[in-house]
Amino acid sequence: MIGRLNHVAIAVPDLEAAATVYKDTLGATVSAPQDEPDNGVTVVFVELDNTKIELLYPLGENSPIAGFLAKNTSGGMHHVCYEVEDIIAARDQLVEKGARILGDGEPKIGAHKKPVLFLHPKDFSGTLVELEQV
Ligand SMILES: CC[C@H](C(=O)O)C(=O)SCCNC(=O)CCNC(=O)[C@H](O)C(C)(C)COP(=O)(O)OP(=O)(O)OC[C@H]1O[C@@H](n2cnc3c(N)ncnc32)[C@H](O)[C@@H]1OP(=O)(O)O
Ligand SMILES: [Co+2]
Repeated sequence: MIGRLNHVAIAVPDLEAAATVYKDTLGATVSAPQDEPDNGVTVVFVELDNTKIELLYPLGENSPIAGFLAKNTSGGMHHVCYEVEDIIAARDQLVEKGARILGDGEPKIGAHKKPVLFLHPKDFSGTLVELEQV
């Protein structure tokens, strides 16, 4: 079912500061901030040879990462994203296996303009898992 690691997301309390560390301290290529109002975040992408880092900052009143940052005031690893070929088939298999899909179970369009779903962290060793159809 899951394929490549598409990205690792880090929630940060200061997006500009975090992007500057990746750019100037770690010498990485970072994107400009990208507002994703449908997902309640502003994202900066750190492009690596073999995957991406997604720096996340809350956007709007009901950001899904606000609670996480309130508990983790320095920021922290927020989720991993695996690629799947068919997100509906993957969802249906996961539901059959007893995994919980977050939200209404229907894919949303993520930052890469692809369908994404999120799986409950409690079912995956305390790790929030995102699936992205590629
Ligand atoms: C622009 C799109 C981009 C992309 O890649 O395309 C994105 O990735 S958008 C990323 C932001 N969107 C989401 O994260 C959507 C899915 N997330 C959620 O629905 C929430 O974050 C949720 C439900 C996972 C947690 O919400 P919240 O923190 O408000 O709920 P609780 O405090 O009740 O938490 C419940 C339980 O889960 C634990 N938790 C919360 N967040 C995480 C996490 N990131 N990793 C691991 N565990 C997490 C939390 O500690 C609670 O555990 P408990 O033992 O009950 O205290
Ligand atoms: Co993501």
